[in-house]
Amino acid sequence: MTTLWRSLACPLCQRIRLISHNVGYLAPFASRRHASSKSPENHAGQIDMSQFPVENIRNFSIIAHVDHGKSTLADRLLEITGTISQEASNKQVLDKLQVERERGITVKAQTASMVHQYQGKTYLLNLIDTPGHVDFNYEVSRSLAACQGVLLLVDANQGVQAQTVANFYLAFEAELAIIPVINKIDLKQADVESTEEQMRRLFDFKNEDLFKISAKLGINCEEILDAVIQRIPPPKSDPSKPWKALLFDSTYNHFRGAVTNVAVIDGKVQQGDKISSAHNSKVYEVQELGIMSPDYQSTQELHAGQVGYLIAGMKSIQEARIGDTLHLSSSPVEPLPGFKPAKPMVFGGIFPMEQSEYRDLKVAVDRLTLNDSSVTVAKDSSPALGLGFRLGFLGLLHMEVFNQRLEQEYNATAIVTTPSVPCKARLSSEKLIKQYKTDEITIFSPAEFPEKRDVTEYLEPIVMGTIITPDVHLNKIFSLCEAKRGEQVDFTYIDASRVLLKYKLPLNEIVVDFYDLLKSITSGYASFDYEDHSYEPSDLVKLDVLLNGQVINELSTIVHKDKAYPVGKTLASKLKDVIPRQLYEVVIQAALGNKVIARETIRAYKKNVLAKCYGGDISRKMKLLKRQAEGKKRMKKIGNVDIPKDAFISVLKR
Ligand SMILES: Nc1nc2c(ncn2[C@@H]2O[C@H](COP(=O)(O)OP(=O)(O)OP(=O)(O)O)[C@@H](O)[C@H]2O)c(=O)[nH]1
Repeated sequence: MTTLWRSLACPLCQRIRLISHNVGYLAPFASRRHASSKSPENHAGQIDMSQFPVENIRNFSIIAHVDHGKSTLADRLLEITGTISQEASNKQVLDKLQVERERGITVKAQTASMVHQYQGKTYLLNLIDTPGHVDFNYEVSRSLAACQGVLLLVDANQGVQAQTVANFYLAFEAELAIIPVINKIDLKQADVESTEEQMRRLFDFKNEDLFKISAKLGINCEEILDAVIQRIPPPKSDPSKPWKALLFDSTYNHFRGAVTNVAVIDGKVQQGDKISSAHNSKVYEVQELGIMSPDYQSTQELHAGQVGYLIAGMKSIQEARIGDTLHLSSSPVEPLPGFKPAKPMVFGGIFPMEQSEYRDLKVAVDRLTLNDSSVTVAKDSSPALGLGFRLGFLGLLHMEVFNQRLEQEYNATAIVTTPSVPCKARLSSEKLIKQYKTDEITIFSPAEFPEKRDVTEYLEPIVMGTIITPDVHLNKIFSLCEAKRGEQVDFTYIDASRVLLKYKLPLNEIVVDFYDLLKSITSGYASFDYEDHSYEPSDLVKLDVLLNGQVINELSTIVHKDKAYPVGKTLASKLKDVIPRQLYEVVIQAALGNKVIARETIRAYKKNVLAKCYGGDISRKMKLLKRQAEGKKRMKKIGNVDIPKDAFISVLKR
């Protein structure tokens, strides 16, 4: 969260903020529009939040399938309201994380407040931009709890896609007002008519309800703001009740502790108030609060119905629990229901490169999970990698992004083991039943996989997948789903040429490359989304990976019996590619019990790095040795083999 660090940590900003607190005058909101978070006028005054009574507040999210234009529309709305300037550099301003900028995807929901004049009245609009990828769906469901309505965006070129359907139902079930918007009408290939038909058939929208816009060119975007005011109700908040707020997100700041995002349900809160939470009776003093516009803008107060940030010296994940209810410590309130915990789909071990870095890694994981509460954390240990953690993620992309954020935002380099999905085993062995105190266990990693003789059956997680595709690709999709052990449960035409398919699929089969394969066989035209379904009996086996004869559990995997051979072969050959040559030969084997099913050999590396440096150029020698040492730092010695830290994830990718 570099922007946050910059604005909160910068001494100049701190000073300006202090001055602005003391000045306490009412700066007109629209006069302080800015182009970047660096501009000091960000903090040049404070907004009087009491000028926005509940009936003049609208809280809404933009939801859509990946890349349908959420962040671009957010930019346009911020520009139209003068919240940001129209500079070319002001693109996707709500994608603030380095990982979002690098990958071009939103992974974190972001809030931005803006002001809009409508029929002579001034409205405060709080917008939450959400991620589109299924792995970050928890961000969407949490954001919706702070909203009364959504803009459901659909790309006119692609039409309704799998995440459009999933997101529609999230909003529908939360009983939010839904404004359907067809985007990218400027594109030559835009098929607005078919998109309209899909939205009518699938979601029952009427033609007159639909907005047709180009977020990129700003066509018809201003009307969206009016529609937000007309069609989305104000929050159901009571200013006369004691202060009560939903803590719906939080971020760790090195200097200030937890910076929480709150939706004020009732009453008002101001600097200096003493507050507590429903889960933690500790008393905190509100040090700073304000709104995101889109950067941090401190205010004196936050009132009923408003969405903003609040800093109160909370230090840890336990103190700033997402979903918690905040209240004045003198006036406890009935807690809000909070959020359903996220259900992890993929587990991976995460270990420090050196055991001495365990504590630092723990701190980094704690702080990042404050910002990403969909990750579950449990302690773990491995003979090869020492003490670490077992983390649960919503998908493989989520796991990669978490790992990247650990490195980029917390400077923590860690080894992430081969991801696995949690299977189950029904035990027959009395000894194991006694040991586990249950006859059905969940297996999170290959090391825990019980032997076949000790179980009556294994079970694997099954998901319900939704695929939306042009019908010309159906045959290829049927073959792919069959190869992935899928079972078709629904087939519906959503317009003249596009089909919605529902498949029951083993999670293990889709977690790694299903989406990529689907995209490649349909030239990118099919989309996919899935939700948790059930556990079903399955013929599972543990596929061991051995390096120089030693089983490496961290590289082993659990697969369906029919997939063991191809997966074993791929694993061994991938490892051959990713493990560099060493001073001795490395034999890689994949085995089912004692039966070796694949073998590869990495020949010994005889060359001395300094061999070419005979003669006395000491600086060149030092450079070569340094480069070699840096390479080593990113390796982990397991047994007697140096393994690059990314090998564990990369071997699974095909
Ligand atoms: N031609 C055209 N391109 C658009 C329009 N809106 C967005 N785009 C482009 O579509 C791509 C994706 O836009 P984003 O705003 O990042 O989409 P998103 O939905 O926020 O993406 P995620 O957050 O990753 O799901 C970008 O290249 C945009 O420039 C539009 O109205 N017309």
